[in-house]
Amino acid sequence: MPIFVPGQRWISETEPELGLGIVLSVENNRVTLLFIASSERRTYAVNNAPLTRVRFSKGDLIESADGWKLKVTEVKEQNGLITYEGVDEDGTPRTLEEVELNHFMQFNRPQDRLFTGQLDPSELFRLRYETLQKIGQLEQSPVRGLIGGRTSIIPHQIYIAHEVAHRPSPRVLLADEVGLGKTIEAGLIIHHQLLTGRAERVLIIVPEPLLHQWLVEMLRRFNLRFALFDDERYWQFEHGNPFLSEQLVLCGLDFFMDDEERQEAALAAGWDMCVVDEAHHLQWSEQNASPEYQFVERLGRSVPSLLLLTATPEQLGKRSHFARLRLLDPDRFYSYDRFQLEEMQYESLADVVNHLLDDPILDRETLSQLKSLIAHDLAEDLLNRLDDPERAESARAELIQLLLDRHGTGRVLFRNTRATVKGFPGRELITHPLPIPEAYRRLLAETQPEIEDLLHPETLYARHAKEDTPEWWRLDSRVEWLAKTIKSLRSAKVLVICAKPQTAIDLEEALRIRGIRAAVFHEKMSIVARDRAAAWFADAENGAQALVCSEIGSEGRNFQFAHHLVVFDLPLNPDLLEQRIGRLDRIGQTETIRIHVAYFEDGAQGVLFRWYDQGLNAFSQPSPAALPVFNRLGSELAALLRVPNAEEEIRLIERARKLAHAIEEELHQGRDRLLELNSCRKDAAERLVRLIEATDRENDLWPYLEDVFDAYGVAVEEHSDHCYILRPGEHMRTQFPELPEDGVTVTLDRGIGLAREDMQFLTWEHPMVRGAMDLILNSEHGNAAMSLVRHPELETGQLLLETVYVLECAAPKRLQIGRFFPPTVLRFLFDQDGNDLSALPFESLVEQPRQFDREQALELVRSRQKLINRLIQNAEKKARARMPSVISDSTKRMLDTMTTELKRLAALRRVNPNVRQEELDQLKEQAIEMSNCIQGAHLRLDSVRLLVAV
Ligand SMILES: Nc1ncnc2c1ncn2[C@@H]1O[C@H](COP(=O)(O)OP(=O)(O)OP(=O)(O)O)[C@@H](O)[C@H]1O
Repeated sequence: MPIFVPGQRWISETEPELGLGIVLSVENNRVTLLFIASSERRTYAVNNAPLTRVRFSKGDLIESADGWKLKVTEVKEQNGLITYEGVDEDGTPRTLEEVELNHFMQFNRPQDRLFTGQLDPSELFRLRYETLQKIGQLEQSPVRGLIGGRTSIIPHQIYIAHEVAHRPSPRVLLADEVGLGKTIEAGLIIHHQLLTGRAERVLIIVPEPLLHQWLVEMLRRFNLRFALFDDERYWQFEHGNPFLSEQLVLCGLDFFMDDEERQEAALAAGWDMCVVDEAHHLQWSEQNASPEYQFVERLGRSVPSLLLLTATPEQLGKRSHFARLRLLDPDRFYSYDRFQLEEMQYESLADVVNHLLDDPILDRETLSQLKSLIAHDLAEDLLNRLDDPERAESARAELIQLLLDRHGTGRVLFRNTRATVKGFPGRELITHPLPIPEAYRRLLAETQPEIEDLLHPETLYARHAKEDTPEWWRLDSRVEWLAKTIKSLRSAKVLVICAKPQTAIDLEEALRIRGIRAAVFHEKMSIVARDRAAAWFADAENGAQALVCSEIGSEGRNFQFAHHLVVFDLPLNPDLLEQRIGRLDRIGQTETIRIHVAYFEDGAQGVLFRWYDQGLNAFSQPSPAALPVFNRLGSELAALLRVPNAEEEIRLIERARKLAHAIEEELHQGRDRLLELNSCRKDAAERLVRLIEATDRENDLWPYLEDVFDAYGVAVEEHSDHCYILRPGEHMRTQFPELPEDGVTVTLDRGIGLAREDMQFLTWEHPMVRGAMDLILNSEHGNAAMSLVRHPELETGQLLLETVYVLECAAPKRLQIGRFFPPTVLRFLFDQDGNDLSALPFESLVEQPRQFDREQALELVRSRQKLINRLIQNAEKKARARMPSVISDSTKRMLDTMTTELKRLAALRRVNPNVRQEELDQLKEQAIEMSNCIQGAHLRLDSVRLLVAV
């Protein structure tokens, strides 16, 4: 039984965070301690107090309550109290009574805990080591950040996410064709940036109808909890900047418009990343930049990372498209004229790139083309490397990257198409030409209709309606046809899209009267009402059969569970038509899409239908030529819509067809080929997919988690194959991350995770798993242990010390030093004679179930304290010896990256006067700063284990 004397210093084994305790009194077999650092008092039974006596040894450096330090040379004990003798920092001999020791001393360093007998079970040491190892592995994994999403692994998405997420501050335009998964790509990138600490504060801005969809997608697919900011939420804040109250914020674009104060608040809120969906709405021209554009432009300047998403980047004009590219990379996209000039050279550029990709030897002509293309690019070394068989392959890859970036479509633009992604179900066009109602014919003849009126005569009719005239939908034959069509489809879901919100409202009423369960969805409804309507439509059993949407209302929404689309009226802009079809024709669509189009055969609607069908072939697949053809022949089309003429129409449609064909050919040879190469390299994408699939198959997560759950007292119950129910156990040590009181069902299988959204899909990147790893490493759990082990090369009784060091580099967050210097784990094993046995793998030391008795253990540690200290010094020496090579490797990696960046900027500066010298200087300074941080990397002893061989 320990003997307690008032004035002695002890620490609590169960609550080491209390600091150094002092014995106040010992009475009736009870001892009372005061922990001055935490102002706590504790009383224990003397015979089983969970306390460890603090006793320093010769050579230790200790601190007094007054703050001076003593190097101990002698330890004396009298009447149960210790006096330390030694010298202070000035070399003056002094003594320190134990009662005068610093009350705030912490004993959570591994060696402190070992010497004070705070030993953890060996399993915790193992768990700690495995956690460190795994974190190192995960940090190095090329697919880090991309495995944790509840998503199918789709090559083009993974390629883009990988390519973009690894840039230090990504600024890109995600412009895949409609429905190919831009939201998912953005989610993967955000997930990666948050997980790797490259971003902490993210703002997503989307059109209001998409708020809920984004909120849900981020949560259910990526476990990211965005806070939705609307008027109500915003007004709750009376003081301070509301945006500072959350790290992840989702807002509608309209939320900012007409409200300068909100814009200023958002601009002042210090985001790391900003995402803007449906970015084609950011209209720009030299004379008139839209308020939306101006706002995002200001945001873009203040935020390091910017993701813009649009399926139809040129919908509001090529200049707007260019303006958005400039917003992302002003150094590369500085002149519209030059941008256009470059476009003209895309074909020959693509030709050179193709040769670089395919030809084992470059012919003279290609070489000279290549030389002239990169004349200003500071890339002579790459050209020289082409002749070196060892380095030619990497030189080719770098040259292709350089050509795409500096002369092609640029590294900021990603666009995948159905033609390259493949595997989408087909489309079937079902047409319903109708005669134009007499009332419309008369009205159009009597007025001077605009094209809008010609295409939407119901709006003209409504404008001229008198009190006693019937509503338009009572006489419009399309409405009758619509009702019949929907009824004939019985229970199949039908999405109806028309241009105007009022048309959608009227149609819903018309359908309701005819007994059809239809919901309506348009921009004039509140967000809640819209989401309710969409949910009612999505409900497979009791939901609405039809959803009538306006153009803007339907943009970006996921309706692929429906297979029938009714195009109630045709838009003039072909991108809008593609957006409409894209509601159904998107990833996840399982059937052929039936596109029903009704139109009035005589007149503008008929002309427009034939233009789309025969001229642009726009119903069967998206055509990259549709918009350019419309831009070139649009005025002639408009004339024909005003005054239809059969012969003229045939001629115009023929011209459109030929032009579309020619443009498609040209784009195919030039721009699209470059875009394709930039947007998804098949081999690289497949490599990444294979890596993710291999990670999914590795099966090392569950065994690890079982150990964690066991160590922390989480109860596990089998649910079914690969699925488990987790609950707080009776002996749970501490609050376990992401584990609700009433438990949670989890799966480790991606297929099940995709199908069963009621289960959590656990991966190494799931918040519960990351939380568990943090729990282990942020505490001292397992940092000091003692084990009996068996190994054929060890002799019974042999004493060994296992030490685990972590080599870390501290740097300001903005430098993202982890890219070049992830924490490095170094493990050493020495025996009592100082022999280095580190080559014996961790797993080969077989632990014996017999544990040390605590008193025995403490005695062994104390009696061997000198030896242990010496072995720790040996290990530290070894660890230090490894530091230079780790430091020089990461310095080299950093310098290679920064040099490429510097060269790029310098080359751009030669052609673009807007690239400022300061930008180059900044990059150089950054490189120097990073180099200093890397040089200052430090070693930390993470854990120790004393081993006795048996
Ligand atoms: N990898 C994936 N795994 C599972 N579902 C996916 C995946 N990629 C996309 N989807 C689903 O496919 C649909 C289309 O994806 P998403 O909304 O990201 O496309 P988009 O390109 O943003 O569309 P739009 O052009 O209409 O804005 C969504 O329902 C999405 O959940």
